[in-house]
Amino acid sequence: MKYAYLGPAGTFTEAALLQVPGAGDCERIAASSVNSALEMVRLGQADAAMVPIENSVEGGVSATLDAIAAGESLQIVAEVLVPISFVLAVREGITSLEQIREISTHGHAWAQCRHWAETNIPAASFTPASSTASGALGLLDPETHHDAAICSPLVAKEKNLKVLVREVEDHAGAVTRFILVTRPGAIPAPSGVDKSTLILPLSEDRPGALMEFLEQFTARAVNLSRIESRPTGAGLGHYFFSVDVEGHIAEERVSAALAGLHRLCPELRFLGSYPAAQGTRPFIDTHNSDSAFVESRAWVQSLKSRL
Ligand SMILES: O=C(O)C(=O)C[C@]1(C(=O)O)C=C[C@@H](O)C=C1
Repeated sequence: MKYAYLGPAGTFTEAALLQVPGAGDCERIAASSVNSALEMVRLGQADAAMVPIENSVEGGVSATLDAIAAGESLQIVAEVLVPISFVLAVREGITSLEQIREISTHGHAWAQCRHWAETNIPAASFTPASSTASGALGLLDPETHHDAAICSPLVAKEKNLKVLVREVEDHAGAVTRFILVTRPGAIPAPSGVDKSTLILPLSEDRPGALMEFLEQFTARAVNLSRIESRPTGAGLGHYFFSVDVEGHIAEERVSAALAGLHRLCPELRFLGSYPAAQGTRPFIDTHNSDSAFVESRAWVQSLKSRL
């Protein structure tokens, strides 16, 4: 297996990838962006890519949500959670917060530490980096200008960087969710606690259009664990919905909801069913059980056999 991930080495994304059984012993390709990691999978240069999708404080990672919603279809086969805590690492010679003029980090990391930075280093400006690790590595590069980087404690330790402050995040206990993405293929077998991810383009802007989508889930007791709207890029007011539901396509109630959605929106994109990283087995009423669906279909079929 060849794995691509948002690099360079030392990102939280690499930490997520290393949680995948066996990935530590496989070839790992550090990509410079989420888009290029996913493109490597589409082009067959990597078998799978690990990318961030959602943070418990800052929300969805737009680069990932947009890249998997468009282009050649991909499939999510696993998700991984990583607890997030940041340190403020500084360039050689910096000994106090007052000396810091410029901080670099990934935009999502900055959003999780902005309040701390604005309170403690109000004069410092923010320079976006392609990842927390690349901001950290910049501190060793004389060509870059930033004096400080917000990064993981691990990359600071591995690169021997001086850490001025630990735990600079605004909310303790943050978690980022990462997804492992492959080309479409075999769907992982149901584990009992699963998720399915869908992209629903809202092609018609009219009252009740979103409600019609949601009714497909409600009628079959399929719980949504995430729903986000993203602009399609076609102009103001044009959106698609990125949705995670609790359940596996192998379950009758989930596949029935998908069939209903497909009737409403044939352009719907199914991004996979895969084991949820946390959660409990959903409670399913008798009338929404697999056997109830099978039995009711057989009943209708028996009536239709008299046609
Ligand atoms: O820059 C990194 O280290 C990443 O892996 C990216 C990323 C993200 O996109 O959210 C991952 C986890 C943290 O929330 C901050 C940055």
